[in-house]
Amino acid sequence: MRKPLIVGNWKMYKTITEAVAYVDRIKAQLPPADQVEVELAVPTLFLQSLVERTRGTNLKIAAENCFYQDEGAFTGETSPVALRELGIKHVILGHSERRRLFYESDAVVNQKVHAALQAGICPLLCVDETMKRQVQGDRVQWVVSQVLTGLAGVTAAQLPRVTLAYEPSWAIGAGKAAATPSEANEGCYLIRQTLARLYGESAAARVRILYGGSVNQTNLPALLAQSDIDGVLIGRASLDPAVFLQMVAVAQQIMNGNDEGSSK
Ligand SMILES: O=C[C@H](O)COP(=O)(O)O
Repeated sequence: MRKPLIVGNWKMYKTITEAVAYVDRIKAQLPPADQVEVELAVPTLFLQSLVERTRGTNLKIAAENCFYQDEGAFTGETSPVALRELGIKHVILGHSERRRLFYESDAVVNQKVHAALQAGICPLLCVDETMKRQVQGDRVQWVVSQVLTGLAGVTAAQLPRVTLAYEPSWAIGAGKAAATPSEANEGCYLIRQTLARLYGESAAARVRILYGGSVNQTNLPALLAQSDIDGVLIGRASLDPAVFLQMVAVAQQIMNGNDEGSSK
């Protein structure tokens, strides 16, 4: 069974003072990890402090990015080995903002996936979809090719350490409308089908696939009820601790419902 995973992605918001206050407010109020896993991806500056403050709780701190080399003359970059030493277990890679604003190619994202796995960190690989949703043929091509290139060379033994996220950029950010639950599920299903082609049906069925793009308290229940959506990657709505806590509580309720009959 795929346990729900709720990830808040703070992007480049908050100061360390705000970050500490947020984490101290929510860390003791989360459900147990065997019901729903909860992570916050935060700016690199806050990682050490927040990892220390959340030790022993069900709030895991993730990185928003890392570089594809362990060390070297790469000014401003973050080593995956250094992240691992801090106790970081997950890193977001290939977010559409990294692809669009920092020109990260599929090949670079793939290098980062390998570097993270090598360093002992689990990648959360984002699959973007820049095309308009009406262009179905292009949509399939975009999503499938990003999975194929992002995971090139990743072995079946490594796959269980990988999480994917379907994050259509047409649904991300202020002023955008989320994908409908069925559109979001189609994207996640497409990713799972591609994994099945690469690694077989049963391996693909065990991988968690998240949806991200304008997730909020209102659309969360319908998204989590979809067959191939195992959690969400939340941007803006994760910035308010009260809202984030409520969204985690919704995921927990749905999980309890699933115990009574869902096959996810
Ligand atoms: O990583 C999160 C996604 O970019 C979604 O952001 P958003 O919820 O603000 O649309």
